[in-house]
Amino acid sequence: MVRYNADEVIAVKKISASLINRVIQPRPQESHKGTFGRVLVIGGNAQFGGAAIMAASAAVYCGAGLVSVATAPVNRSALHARLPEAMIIPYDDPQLMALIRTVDVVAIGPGLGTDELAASILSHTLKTVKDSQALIIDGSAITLIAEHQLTVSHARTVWTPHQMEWQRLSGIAVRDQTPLANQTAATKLPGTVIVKSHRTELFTPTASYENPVGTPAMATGGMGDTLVGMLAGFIAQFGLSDDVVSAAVYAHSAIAEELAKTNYVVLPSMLIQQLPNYMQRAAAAQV
Ligand SMILES: NC(=O)C1=CN([C@@H]2O[C@H](COP(=O)(O)OP(=O)(O)OC[C@H]3O[C@@H](n4cnc5c(N)ncnc54)[C@H](O)[C@@H]3O)[C@@H](O)[C@H]2O)[C@@H](O)CC1
Ligand SMILES: Nc1ncnc2c1ncn2[C@@H]1O[C@H](COP(=O)(O)OP(=O)(O)O)[C@@H](O)[C@H]1O
Ligand SMILES: [Mg+2]
Repeated sequence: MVRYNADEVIAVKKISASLINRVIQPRPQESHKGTFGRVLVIGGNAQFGGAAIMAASAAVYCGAGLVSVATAPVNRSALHARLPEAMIIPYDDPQLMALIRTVDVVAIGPGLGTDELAASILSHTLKTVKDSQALIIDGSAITLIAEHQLTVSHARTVWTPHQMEWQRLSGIAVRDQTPLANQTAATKLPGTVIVKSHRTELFTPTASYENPVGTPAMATGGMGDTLVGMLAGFIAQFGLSDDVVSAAVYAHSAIAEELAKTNYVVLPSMLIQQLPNYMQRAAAAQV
């Protein structure tokens, strides 16, 4: 589709429903947990522990093979009780950098906070991530990068700012965030930028996309943390590409739309619960 505004023309493709069936594939018989990728979520300070739990839960429930969480030590019991499938390491443990090198996808930022410890964990992580790994940068990590003017040069990066975080990172005020302005700013960053709003936009190095689904029932804390976990789980299983990232964004909103038919608000935990069923229907080409 080509969208015409007063002073701009930008080619924006709408993500299509059929992409879901192309990306989400039946699991091969000859497989084991290692086949479906390793994810590490780094986030959740003492105040925002739930953010890391929601992100890790979404990664587990959409099928990532192994999920670890680096978080504030105070979150240990809650995480274990809520998500026994996940492994845990305190985010200030010196072993964290060694763990980072062993995973396929690192997702940093949900609930990380913006204090000195968070900034130090972020800058060490940015230095440690290898070229072959995918890196998702969300929430507090985006705010920190903007505040401290940190340079990110990792090509396999997926950024997930909401409009206020995008304002901090790009310098474009929310009211001025037109597709052209967003695309221009996104090309200055490595990787893919997902600008989240009621109609989320994706800017990859080669194309721009719009997510045609979504509902105000999603406007509740933790919904973006859930998207981070889905992106991580999708990339861990299906690789990093425009299609895979777009499919995760689409599926997140499509599941919420289904739930919103009978629910006034869709909580992240409700969406996460639906993931295994949705993935199965998608793999069987029933969505
Ligand atoms: N249960 C938890 O532990 C939660 C932790 N969270 C974490 O809390 C930290 C701070 O993130 P927040 O996003 O709350 O705070 P921010 O200060 O980064 O952004 C929130 C502000 O941005 C405004 N805004 C403007 N356009 C927006 C848009 N399109 N979408 C969302 N907000 C928009 C909101 O009205 C609000 O005033 C992050 O690390 C985040 O991951 C949040 O995910 C909420 C839930
Ligand atoms: N009114 C809406 N319509 C469609 N999607 C929405 C709406 N409000 C929020 N969302 C989606 O919910 C998510 C919110 O992300 P974010 O603000 O980062 O949440 P949090 O940080 O609380 O987890 C994004 O994917 C956004 O597109
Ligand atoms: Mg967020």
